[in-house]
Amino acid sequence: MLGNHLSGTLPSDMGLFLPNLRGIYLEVNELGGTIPASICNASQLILVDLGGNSFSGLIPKSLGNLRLLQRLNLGLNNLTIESSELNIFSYFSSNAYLKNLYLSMNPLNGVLPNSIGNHSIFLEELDFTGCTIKGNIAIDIGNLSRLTYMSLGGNDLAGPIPTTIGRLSMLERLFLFDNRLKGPIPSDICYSGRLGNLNLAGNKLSGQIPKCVNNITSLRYLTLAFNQLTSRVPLSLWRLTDILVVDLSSNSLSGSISSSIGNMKVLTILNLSRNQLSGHIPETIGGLISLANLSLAVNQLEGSIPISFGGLVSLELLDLFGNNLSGEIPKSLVVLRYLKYLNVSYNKLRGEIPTQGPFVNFSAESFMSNDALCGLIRLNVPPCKEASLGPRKAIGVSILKYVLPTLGLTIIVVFVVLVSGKLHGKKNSKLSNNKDSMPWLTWRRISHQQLLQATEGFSENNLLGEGSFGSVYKGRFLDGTYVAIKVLNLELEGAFKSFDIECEILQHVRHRNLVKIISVCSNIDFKALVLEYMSKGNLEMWLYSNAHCLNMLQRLNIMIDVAAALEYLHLGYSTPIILCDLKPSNVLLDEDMVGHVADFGIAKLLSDGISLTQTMTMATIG
Ligand SMILES: Nc1ncnc2c1ncn2[C@@H]1O[C@H](COP(=O)(O)OP(=O)(O)OP(=O)(O)O)[C@@H](O)[C@H]1O
Repeated sequence: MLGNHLSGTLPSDMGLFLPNLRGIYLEVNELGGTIPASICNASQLILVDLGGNSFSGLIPKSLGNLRLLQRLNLGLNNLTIESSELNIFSYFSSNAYLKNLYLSMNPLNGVLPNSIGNHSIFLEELDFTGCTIKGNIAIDIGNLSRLTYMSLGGNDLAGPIPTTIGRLSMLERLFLFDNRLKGPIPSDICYSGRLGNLNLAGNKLSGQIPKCVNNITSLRYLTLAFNQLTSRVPLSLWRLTDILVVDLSSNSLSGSISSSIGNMKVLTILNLSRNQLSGHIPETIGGLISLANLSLAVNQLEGSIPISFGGLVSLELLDLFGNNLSGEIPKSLVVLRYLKYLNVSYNKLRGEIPTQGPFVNFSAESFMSNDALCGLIRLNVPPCKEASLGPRKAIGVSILKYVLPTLGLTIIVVFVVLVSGKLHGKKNSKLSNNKDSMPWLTWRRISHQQLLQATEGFSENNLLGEGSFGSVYKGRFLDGTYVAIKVLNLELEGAFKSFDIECEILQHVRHRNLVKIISVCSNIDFKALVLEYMSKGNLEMWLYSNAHCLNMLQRLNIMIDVAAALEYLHLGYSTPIILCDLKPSNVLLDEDMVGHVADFGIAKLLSDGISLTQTMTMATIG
């Protein structure tokens, strides 16, 4: 009965009359109350799956009596263990055959025992993500020789990663992210010959990346971000020719990027941002045809942006912000048809900003604070001098400048804009049907299960507010990102339409004063928008609640933010967007009190002066 809407509690005598029961599958329902201790009377149980519910209270110790139990999933509930029983494994020491133990996202408040390896030697999968576990990872962990998956991420573990981890020769996925682990990454990890996914991000790990890392030829995902790693990136790392994702961001790594990077032919994400990398960006990066995200931001890279970047045919995000890059932005980038995000701000670039291909959609934010970039006025750079335009263009510009009077020129420009606007409007019954400009290709994939996890099962504690078509919850993903999740109440008339409109508009618009969409989760009976989280709440609260106060400058800035957003919606896009519901509760404020306009559920897209999208709505028209 997995994945239904079953609610209520489990009968307290549940296990008494089911002597032959071998499996309980009740994962992802709305069940609550305590887990009845009588469950242990169903002594033939091999599998107990109660994850993703709202069970609370103590995990019954009697579960340890289920001697045949192989899989126990209690993840994503609100369960604890007895405060006298800090050792979480003591609960399961008699479950001799236990292979899969999932307790993630329960406030267990326990510790990992020193004798961890004496327990459960059959364990294959262990998930204690986000269980508020303290203590050190004991060296005995190396005895769990059958482990293929271990996640202790999002806990409060301290101390070093024991070298015995290298004895886990079957290990395929190791997640120790978001703890307080310190010391070096033990080179013994290179003996884990099956390791495919290693995530140690968000700790205090220091020293260097083990040189033997290239021995782990099975490695596909390597995430070491947000640590204190120093010294050069070992050359051996670039020899991992089958790796898909490398995230070493926010460390103190130095040295240059080896040209051997060109061997990583299947790499899709490379994030080396916020380190101290220097030297030139190797031309060989241009051969990485699967690369979708490349971030080298906030380093000390110099030289020019390689022309070979034009070969990064899958690139969606290119972040070179905050380096010492000089020379011109290569024209070769105009062929990158999937490029949706570009940031070359805070470098020493000069010359003309290309105007073709993806550059049509980039705004001034992509090019701020460089030495001498020039181009279109909307990019906040001076127009290019004729010399930099090449001889033919220069002649053309001269003719326009001297032959046509300014007024005539203006008329022509306005005419061209109007005609192209009309053509665009006719071609697109909605904002755009062009598959090549689908930003949702870059949206993070988020499942219903992840949303449940992020919001602790859409708990009331995380409710941010309620609107006309549903509720908005605060969520925190396992990587620490906060989001706002707008869950539509599909029973309300107009909710489907509101969802479609909001999706349609948010997926196309991009402006610093509009709330950004991160993803959508859409099934037949569940629809949610995952939005950037605005930590300072809505403007209505700031204006009318006694507990909040805005000074004049803040008020002025927020007014400018809202005006900039409206200007963009009305004029900045080929199809004007009329918000229809502008009110203080729809102006959200981020951590820096920057205003972001939200709620497009009843917005209208205008084309040829005709409203294409209209909704019956209960929300305020404003
Ligand atoms: N991205 C976000 N970050 C933080 N809080 C948010 C976010 N989105 C919405 N909220 C909060 O949730 C509340 C409800 O938002 P929602 O857009 O559903 O409805 P509303 O705009 O308040 O009402 P209506 O739908 O009637 O216009 C907002 O007022 C705001 O306080």
